[in-house]
This record gives sequence, structure tokens and C-alpha cells, in this order.
Amino acid sequence: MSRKFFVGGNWKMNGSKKIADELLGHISRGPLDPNVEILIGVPAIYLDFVKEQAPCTVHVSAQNCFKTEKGAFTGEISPSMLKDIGVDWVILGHSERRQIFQETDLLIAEKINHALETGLSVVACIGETLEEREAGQTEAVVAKQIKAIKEKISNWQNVVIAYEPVWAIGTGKTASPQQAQEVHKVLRKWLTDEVSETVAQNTRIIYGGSVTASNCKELAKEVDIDGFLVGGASLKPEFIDIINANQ
Ligand SMILES: O=C[C@H](O)COP(=O)(O)O
Repeated sequence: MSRKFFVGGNWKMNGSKKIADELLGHISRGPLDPNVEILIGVPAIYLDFVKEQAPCTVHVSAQNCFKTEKGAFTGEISPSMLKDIGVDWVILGHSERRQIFQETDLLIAEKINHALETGLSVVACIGETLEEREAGQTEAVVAKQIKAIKEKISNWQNVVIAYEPVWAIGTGKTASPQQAQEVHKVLRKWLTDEVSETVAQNTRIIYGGSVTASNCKELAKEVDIDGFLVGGASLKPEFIDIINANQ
């Protein structure tokens, strides 16, 4: 098994040039486990600024982009624009995009497909709401979300899947290592059955939802948890401890 541990920090709609400088300072000072792939998801307006200063080993990522190259889509940015400024990663399908901006499974899958075809790598987010979990629908919901993606893409090589239960995002209520592992295992089996054993074994499935320096080590021990997508704690010095969770 050769899945490199992957830790992303999603700044969401937070920060300023000053704060970006501070956060980049923490990252540059490290120390950073060399066996971890690191990403920071930055508000679009600061991508260029952050890209200029981030260590070259850290992926600077957009948090969204549209499904076509160009055109009359006021307010949107395209994968080719991201490539143009040297940004090679994008986070797509985050639950905040799904819930607040009503992005559907289909739109997200189309965005992922176009981003991949343009040469970007994608962190594709999925996850159930509290209501869905309590109704016993977790597996069905994540299967439906990943199936929508599978129907639009043919190559999983540049995809990282982020399992982010909506009830754990920004709530301080982390999924237990067992709860997270259970869903990651289901997702890996789904990939085995519906795509291929190779894709299942090689695709990183990372966990997001109130990951902190104090819970990351336990989560990282689970066999199917290949890293994290971190929101709030990525805006704090403890992000470094989360990057190094596996040490
Ligand atoms: O993208 C990150 C997730 O939404 C997790 O956010 P959080 O760590 O603040 O719960």
C-alpha cells in the first residue's frame, strides 16, 4: 500500500494578507513531516499572493471553480485560470458549497471532471448530514455522492476523497476514529467494487470535521484514514501538529 498521508488546510472565507503571512510563517518554520503531502485551500483573491510565498512543497489550492473554461459566468473562476497562475489543486463539493450554494451532485461531478481534464488535481468532498446519519442513511448518502462523481470521471489518479460528515464540520464534534474508519472502509470497498482494486488501494480518503491537534493522532491510526481536511485548526499554529499526526 503506497498511499502518502495527505493533510489539507481549508481556510474557507477567512484571512487577509496579514493573516496569510502569519499562517505561511507557521508552515515555513515547520517542522513538516517529509512523508506528508500538504495543501492549503486559500480564498481565490489571495491565491496569487499565497502562491508567491508558500514553500514549493506545499500545494496551494482553490476552494472552488466552475465547470467550463471561460464565458459569461459572472463571479466564477475556471480551472484554466487557476492553471494560468500556477495553481494545480482545487477543493470541490465541500458541504458548504452543497448546502449554502445549493450545488448538486451533478454540478459537482461536472466541475470535478472539467478540473481534472484541465490538469488540476482535486480534493472531492462528500459526507452526510446529522439527519441522514440519524436515519441510518450514511452509507447510502456517501455512495450516492461518490457514484455521481464516478459517472463523470475516468481517471482517479489526481483525486483525493475527503469524507466530511456535515455534523462534524465546525461543530467541535469530531467523528470518533471508529465512526470515521467505518465510512472510509465502506468508501474503499465501494471503489473496489465499482471502479477497481487498484484505484481503491491508491486513492487517498481523508477525514474532515473538527480535526485538531488533540484528536488527529488517534484518527490517523485508522487503516483507511489517509489524512485530513482541516478547517478551523488550519488557521492556528496547531495545523503543524496535525500535519505531523503520523509521527
Ligand atoms: O474543509 C474542512 C472542513 O469543513 C472541516 O472544518 P472544521 O475543521 O472547521 O470542522
